[in-house]
Amino acid sequence: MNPRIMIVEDERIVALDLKHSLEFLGYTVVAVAARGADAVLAVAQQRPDLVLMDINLGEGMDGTEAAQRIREQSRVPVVFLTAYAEDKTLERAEQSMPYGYLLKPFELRELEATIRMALARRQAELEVELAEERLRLALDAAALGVWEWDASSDSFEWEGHLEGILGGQPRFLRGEEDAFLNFIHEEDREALAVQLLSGQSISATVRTHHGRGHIGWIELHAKRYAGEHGGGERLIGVVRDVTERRRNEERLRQASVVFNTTAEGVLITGPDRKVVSSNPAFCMLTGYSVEEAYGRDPDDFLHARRHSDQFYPRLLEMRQGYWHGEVTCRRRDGTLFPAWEHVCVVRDNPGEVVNYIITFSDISQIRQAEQQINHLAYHDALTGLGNRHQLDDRLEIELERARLVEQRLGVMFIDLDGFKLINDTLGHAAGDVLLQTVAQRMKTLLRRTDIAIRLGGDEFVVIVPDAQRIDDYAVLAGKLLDAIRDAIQLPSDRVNISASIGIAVFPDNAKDRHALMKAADSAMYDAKTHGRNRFAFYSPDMAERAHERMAMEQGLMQAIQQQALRLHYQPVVALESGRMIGMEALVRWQHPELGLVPPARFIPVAEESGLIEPIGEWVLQEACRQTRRWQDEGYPHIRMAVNVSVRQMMNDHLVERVAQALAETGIDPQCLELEITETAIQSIEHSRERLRQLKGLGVMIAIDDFGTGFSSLSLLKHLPIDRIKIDRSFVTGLPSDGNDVAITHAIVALAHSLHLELTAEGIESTDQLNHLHQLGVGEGQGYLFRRPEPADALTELLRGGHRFQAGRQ
Ligand SMILES: Nc1nc2c(ncn2[C@@H]2O[C@@H]3COP(=O)(O)O[C@H]4[C@@H](O)[C@H](n5cnc6c(=O)[nH]c(N)nc65)O[C@@H]4COP(=O)(O)O[C@H]3[C@H]2O)c(=O)[nH]1
Repeated sequence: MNPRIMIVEDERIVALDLKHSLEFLGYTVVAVAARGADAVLAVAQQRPDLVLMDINLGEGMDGTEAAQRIREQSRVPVVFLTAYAEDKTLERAEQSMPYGYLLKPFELRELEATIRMALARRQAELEVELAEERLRLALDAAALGVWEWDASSDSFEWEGHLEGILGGQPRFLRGEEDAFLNFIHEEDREALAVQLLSGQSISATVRTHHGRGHIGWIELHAKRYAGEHGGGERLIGVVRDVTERRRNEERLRQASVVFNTTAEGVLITGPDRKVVSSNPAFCMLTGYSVEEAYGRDPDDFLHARRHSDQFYPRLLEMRQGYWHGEVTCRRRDGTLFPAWEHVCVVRDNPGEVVNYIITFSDISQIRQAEQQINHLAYHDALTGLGNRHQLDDRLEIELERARLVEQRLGVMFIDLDGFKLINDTLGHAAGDVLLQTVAQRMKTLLRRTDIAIRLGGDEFVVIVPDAQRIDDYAVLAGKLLDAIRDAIQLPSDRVNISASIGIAVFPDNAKDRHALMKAADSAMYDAKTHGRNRFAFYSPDMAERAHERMAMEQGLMQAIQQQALRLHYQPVVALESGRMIGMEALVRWQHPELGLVPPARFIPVAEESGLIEPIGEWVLQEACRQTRRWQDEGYPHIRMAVNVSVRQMMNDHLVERVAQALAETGIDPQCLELEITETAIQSIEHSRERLRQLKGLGVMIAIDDFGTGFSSLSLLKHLPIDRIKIDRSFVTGLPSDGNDVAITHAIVALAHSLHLELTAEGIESTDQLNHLHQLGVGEGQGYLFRRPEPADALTELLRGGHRFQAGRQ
């Protein structure tokens, strides 16, 4: 194609002539403009290969300015045609960097030569521009920048894909390589500066300040070139922003550390779910080596149960692309363990599945801890039996079952007799051993379906489902009583304890859990009040009795307030002479309707409710006052025995109260004898100290009901005791019952060896009197001599100088 030329000439004739000449030379004239502005516009539209421009265009923009504009806009080469060549015009022309300058008039050959040279030059330029463009695009595609440092001028120049690193900086920094080095991270700057000045080629990866406080990475490669034509040494090379690559490498490094050091087992499978990689934790958790796991489907060797067929299709449909849950895994040795597993899908860019990542941790310990917590929540820590929570849950479940299958369900409420005392006296450690022993014995008697519960303290419950007959409950209760009653070896003592058991049966006695428990509780109470060491079935009148008990408690409270308590006295007789040497004060309740109520009916209620404390205090004071009256009447040696209950013994104010009663009445302390039951006196920690303080007041101490408690006799010798009272139950059998005789003999022998006084209780016959006297028992009381009576009646006896029957040898 012919080169396309545009003419800019304000003289029409000249322009036409030029057009003809050009066409004659074989060029195509694409436009003729007369004014500078028109020329600029026409070049933009026509895109000629060359412009022939007259410098002097008359009005408006002159040729040099138009050429300047054209150069800036489109880089179309311009050749000036002018009749002038003075310096001023030439200078102006020079500024627009024309491709030629023809002085009019010119020959056709001159015109052609100038045009051809200009076109050839432009062609050469275009090729350079193209090469540069190609290089620029290539650098861009490779994310590379080019940089050059000229040592002689100390100038730094860069271009290319460096916006991310050096963006905002001038592309050319002269005499300031520091300006470049300032982009380099402080820690790498020094080393790079040394390399720059070393005269060697450079190959380095350094950190940069990547803008907004971010750290970036660049990779620099440069070669040193000796200066040509006397120029200085230059360093030319490429620079690449490798921040993203370094970050990826870092992430990979971190991921690799995580993979190798995490405690979680990690398996990476291909899309076919065959293992391609496994980590050390996986090997440790399962016992498989990396090689053994390789190429296998985890469902075939790791999972105790395969994931279902729908598992993976569903996983792929899930938006979040992962699943987690509990699975059971199998170790290489076949053992199983619970694991918490994550399965995660990895997809490539188009979204194809490339991997599955399975991570799991062994949660056996968590499961064990859960079980332990569960066990603790439902079991009594001391005995290992179920606790109250278990009772609530299981009883409800068992009741539901019993309703469904229309069977009976028994609940036994078991309470140990006198446990509190053992606990208080022998210490909690001994109490714990006792409870554990009882629990153990219960367990061995129960069937697998029975449920044993410790409610707390010394209370136990046994749920007995599906008994064939009501009698079965009685048989079991009897066995439990026997087992509990067997002597129990505690760390320091051997003790006997009994239990009271209440039995309530569904549906006979109650229909729901609460009513059933209440009924069993009432039955237990009934067993307890009927003498302990026994069981009782619930009967509706028990509820009535419980009500009565409450009424009695209320009444007793009023009795104390309204001073309806009375004291009767039973004489204590010297068996040798029949002389009355003392009295035992015994309380009675003058009831408005019931008449004189004996202590056996209200003392247990008073003990239980705590009312025994004000009652005991009143008895003590009244007994001391009566002693004082008798002393004032001339019987100064009458000894007064007063019963002290367990609760009083426990009370820290007891010693103070006794001292007060003595002080108020002014009686000789030796005339007051405190009777403390054998079980109460065993309280080593408290009682020994308390007895010592009481003895310090000068009063006498007697052990009441001796032989009926759990005590170990050896303890007695460490206690400040003056007297043993042989319990009525042993005296009753004298002299015929061999057992009672043996026990009485033993007690007498013990008392003698410990130098203790002896009083026998409940002497009703002469035979008993004589037997005891012969044994060496010094004193006695009993119906044989006199029943307990009001003070007045005894005053009469005293006045009469009465002597009772004496014992015969
Ligand atoms: N069968 C029979 N019984 C005889 C005979 N001789 C005496 N007794 C009875 O035996 C009990 C002796 O009192 P205890 O063993 O201390 O037994 C007392 C004592 O443990 C308690 N008690 C009585 N008064 C008090 C008191 O003021 N405080 C405390 N804490 N308990 C008291 O109540 C229990 C019963 O007292 P009581 O009914 O007065 O019964 C008295 C007495 O009447 C006899 O020959 N044959």
